[in-house]
Amino acid sequence: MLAQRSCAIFSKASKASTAGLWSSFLRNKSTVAAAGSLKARLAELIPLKQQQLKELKTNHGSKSLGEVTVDMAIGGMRGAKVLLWDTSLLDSEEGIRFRGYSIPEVKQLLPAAVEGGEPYPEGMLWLLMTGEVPTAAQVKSISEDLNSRAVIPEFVEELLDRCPRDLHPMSQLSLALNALQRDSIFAKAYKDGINKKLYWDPTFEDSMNVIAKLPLVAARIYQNVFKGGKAVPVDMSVDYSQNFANMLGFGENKGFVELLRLYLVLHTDHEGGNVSAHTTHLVGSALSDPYLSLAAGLNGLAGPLHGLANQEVLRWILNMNKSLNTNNPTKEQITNYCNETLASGNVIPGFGHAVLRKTDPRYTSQREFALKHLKDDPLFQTVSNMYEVVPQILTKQGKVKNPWPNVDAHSGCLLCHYGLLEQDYYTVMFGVSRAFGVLSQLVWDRALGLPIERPKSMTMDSLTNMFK
Ligand SMILES: CC(=O)SCCNC(=O)CCNC(=O)[C@H](O)C(C)(C)COP(=O)(O)OP(=O)(O)OC[C@H]1O[C@@H](n2cnc3c(N)ncnc32)[C@H](O)[C@@H]1OP(=O)(O)O
Ligand SMILES: O=C([O-])CC(=O)C(=O)O
Repeated sequence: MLAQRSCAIFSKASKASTAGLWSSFLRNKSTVAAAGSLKARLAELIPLKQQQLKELKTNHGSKSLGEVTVDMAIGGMRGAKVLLWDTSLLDSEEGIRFRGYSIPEVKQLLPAAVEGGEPYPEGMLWLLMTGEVPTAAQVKSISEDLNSRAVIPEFVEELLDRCPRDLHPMSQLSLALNALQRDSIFAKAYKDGINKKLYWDPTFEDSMNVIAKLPLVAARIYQNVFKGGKAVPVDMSVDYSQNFANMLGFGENKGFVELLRLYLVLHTDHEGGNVSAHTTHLVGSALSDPYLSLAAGLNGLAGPLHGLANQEVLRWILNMNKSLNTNNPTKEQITNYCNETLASGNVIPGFGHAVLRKTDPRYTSQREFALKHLKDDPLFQTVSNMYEVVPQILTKQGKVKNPWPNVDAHSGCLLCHYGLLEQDYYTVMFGVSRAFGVLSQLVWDRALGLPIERPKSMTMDSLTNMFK
């Protein structure tokens, strides 16, 4: 019935547009089946948000959000308020709020598989897309919808199977996304002349398809690179995280599945200015489809100052342990190793942040998970000891604006505990989660008709001359 309702909304919209394309799009059974209640809810919300944006422009369009300084132009635009991003907002002291909800609130409000356990990422997707807390039935409808979209074309499987094992898993993920783009509904609709008022619909379809296909792609990369290539198909009767865990080979381990749920929820979104979000948004603003936009964003996530830091943290800890020949270094040993890292001109991975000025609540949430499930794990003890010593060491340096740990300082030790030891893979899992946030916003970018992004750049000479 909801699917019918969404079709009705859509048919109405398509009358306004010219394209016979649209009726053929609607005739496509898989698309109609997929047009579940999430899409129907979005169709209801979009006119309201369009109106809000219109009023914002009319009433406040010419007001200033602050000064743009030369420091901002040189220093990575830190603090410049120049992006619209609705799915989450970051406070430098408090940390992230997803659609207004803090992490503890999200954990309390979103439906979970286990009583008192971790929320389903599907619920997070609903929240990010609509701003509303879903019911258990709505979460289930998302699991089913995603399962029904999950299959990947054979040529993409072959492409991944042919990748050399030493091609980084993040490069393989990006490659696969670019290849999956062959089936972009948005790209086809654009080619066929879709009315711009309808862009959000194929963007939504592509986004859901991408999110659905990511576990199969990601698991195939894991199995190929680290485990000899076993492929586990989607189980239509289970949720997204259970399926992903099954495909990775950890499905029997209920602790791992719960960790995966938490991991996928926490890494979804971190407002719009971080490299992966901003890149996805920027590339999408050229009307590149969700596959291309996300692939670009994930290429940014693969940088060691951004998402790759989670692999770097674990590598750093394991290198320290190896050089000290211990699994449980003392605080003094950790301090000395940190000082060596800094003296060699390297960063201590997992610490610092461009916006946060306190411990990342995503770190705290993972720490709470560790205290509940694995408090005696030696790696967790090292991570805890680092929490005690690294902030002081960084503060002593005098230049680090935030000495506290970020999300990446903790994730590796949790994954390791459950046997997912391959650090090079960690950012792929981050990428699967990040797709939820940046693609939800991309749907809204198109629904709100946001324009191509094109800030002004300056040369050093032009800046120097400006202030002569
Ligand atoms: C999911 C995420 O993306 S979370 C971030 C993951 N990245 C990491 O954990 C890598 C380690 N951390 C860092 O490199 C930085 O803190 C970043 C990239 C996260 C933020 O960078 P910035 O906003 O430029 O930080 P900040 O303004 O504090 O930098 C000032 C100086 O302190 C240094 N600094 C910042 N963090 C660290 C650190 N963890 N270790 C050593 N030095 C650091 C910077 O490199 C910079 O040095 P410079 O002036 O010689 O160039
Ligand atoms: O906000 C940032 O710049 C980096 C970050 O923590 C994220 O993207 O999750």
